[in-house]
Amino acid sequence: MQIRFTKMQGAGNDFVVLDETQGALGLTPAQYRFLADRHFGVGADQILTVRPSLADGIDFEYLIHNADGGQVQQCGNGARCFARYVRDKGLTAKEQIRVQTLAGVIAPRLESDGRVTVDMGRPALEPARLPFDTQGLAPVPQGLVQKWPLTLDGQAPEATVMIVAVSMGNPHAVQLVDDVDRAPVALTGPLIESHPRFAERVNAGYLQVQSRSQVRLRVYERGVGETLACGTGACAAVVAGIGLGLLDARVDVHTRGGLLTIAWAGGPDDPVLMTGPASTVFEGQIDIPDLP
Ligand SMILES: N[C@H](CCC[C@H](N)C(=O)O)C(=O)O
Repeated sequence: MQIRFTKMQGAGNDFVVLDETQGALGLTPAQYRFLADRHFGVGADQILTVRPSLADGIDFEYLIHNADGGQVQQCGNGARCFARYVRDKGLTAKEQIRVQTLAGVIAPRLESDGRVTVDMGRPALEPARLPFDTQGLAPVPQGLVQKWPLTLDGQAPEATVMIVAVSMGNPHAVQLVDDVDRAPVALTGPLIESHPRFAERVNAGYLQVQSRSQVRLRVYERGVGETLACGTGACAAVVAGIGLGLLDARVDVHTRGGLLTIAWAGGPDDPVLMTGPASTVFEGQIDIPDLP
């Protein structure tokens, strides 16, 4: 089956965007994996699908598949690219749209400076108390270490990592690190991603607080691996930092792929607002093999 696609990226998190406004393509998980494959397919962290919505007050539906072919609830960098795509393709003339995802409705808005701001909805903290006290820190048990026959730089890795579990519709486990460049992301990311504490697996965030308004972040993404940026990961990290009393209500998140700005007033009913870049890289078409 030959299909047309648009390759996009937001802060280096990259996507294949598919247009299903004229009808569903009916792709299988294996075909999503093929599209995401950087050697045999197009190559992307996620596949984003644009669908029309029949619901009142909702402009589009937004489907998200990770590179491993699994469908997930939310993708923040993808939401900005989604808004850029539907505007550039003439599918809407609106500056602000409302988009249905598995995690609920989000509202991306195109800014005059070319960036996109998305109301990502309310965060959920485990336990769902705001602002959470140290009980909000959930130690990932000793078992994490026993899986490692390796040592890092000659030292045994941390016996446990103290994480803060935050949901942006998709699950995140955020930990504080002194230096993101030295964080053992490749070593502990996969272990946290598949830790039994998270029934649906989890995105693992490594947060370095530089000041009350400036942080650095790396994320080992569920179903992908480390990406250059993670929008929902940036939201989750800022929510965790504010909840721990370390950050103000508006934070610049420096990722390896670029800058995201996150704002959250700190209340349980306050939405998290994310602002960042979104651009088209190229258009193309590709023959997708029949893969069950
Ligand atoms: N890997 C994530 C989905 C994509 C999130 C990320 N690309 C973003 O920008 O939010 C998950 O499995 O929940």
